[in-house]
Amino acid sequence: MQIVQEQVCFGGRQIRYQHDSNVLNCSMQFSVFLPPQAAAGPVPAVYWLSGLTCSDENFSSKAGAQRIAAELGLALIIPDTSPRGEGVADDENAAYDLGLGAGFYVNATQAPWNQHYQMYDYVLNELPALVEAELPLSGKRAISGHSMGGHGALVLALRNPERFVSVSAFSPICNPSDCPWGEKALSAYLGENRQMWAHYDASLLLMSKGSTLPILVDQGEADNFLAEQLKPQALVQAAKQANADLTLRMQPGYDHSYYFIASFIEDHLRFHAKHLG
Ligand SMILES: N[C@@H](CCC(=O)N[C@@H](CSC=O)C(=O)NCC(=O)O)C(=O)O
Repeated sequence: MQIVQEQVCFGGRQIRYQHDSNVLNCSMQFSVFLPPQAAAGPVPAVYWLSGLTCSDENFSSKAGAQRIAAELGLALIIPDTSPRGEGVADDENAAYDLGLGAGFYVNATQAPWNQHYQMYDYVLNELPALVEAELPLSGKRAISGHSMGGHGALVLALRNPERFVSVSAFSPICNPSDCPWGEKALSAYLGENRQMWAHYDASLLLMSKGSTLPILVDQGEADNFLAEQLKPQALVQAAKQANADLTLRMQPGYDHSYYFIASFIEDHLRFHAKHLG
């Protein structure tokens, strides 16, 4: 992996890398924040998955996470939200909620998407293997994300509890099998068999598998997408049934934006730091 940009930030390093991804079959960029403690030895990492229309740069530049990550000695690993580049399929109308910038953290099985759209394997396997081989990381991981990325974080953690010590999300798409964003993306990437969708639906996964992972979710009450797309009550219902350790905090007045994320990212990083030890 090659450095394409680097800045000093709160005594640590904010770095943007480029690499050739075998899993996605294209060149990718991702961002990393290494706290000052990484100069002395391996540190734990929080993976951050962004939402629709984002690249790795939205969280890096808008969330204000580096100050508290530097204090807590946490690395931040921030992948892109889809494969990119020449030859990578996009929605025919360049819609914001399918194709580029909208990989939904699934392994696509349907053409033309299955050529490159394997974001689940990329985030779960290829990216951690790469950064843990090249950077001073301890291999202890937590995961978080926003909206489509909150869905991705919950799904990755619920399906792979041995890989993550904790999971959190801002305004996640909690029940993608039952909302317009999810139905559009999952039918395109996975086909019409809804049994395949259940592998990528946090509420259905929690209901069927349960979980012992600590889960923190923040949701703005003034979020325009809340009722139609996000459906946190489906996750709460599943957690109740599964007796899972979910804390959902409804935050009055907050919307879906990065101002909301910036307001509560400190709580999420402290939550993960407690579990990362
Ligand atoms: N353009 C769309 C909405 C796009 C949007 O709000 N994207 C969010 C994530 S939504 C769920 O995954 C985002 O994070 N945008 C980037 C940012 O920097 O704010 C519309 O207008 O409806």
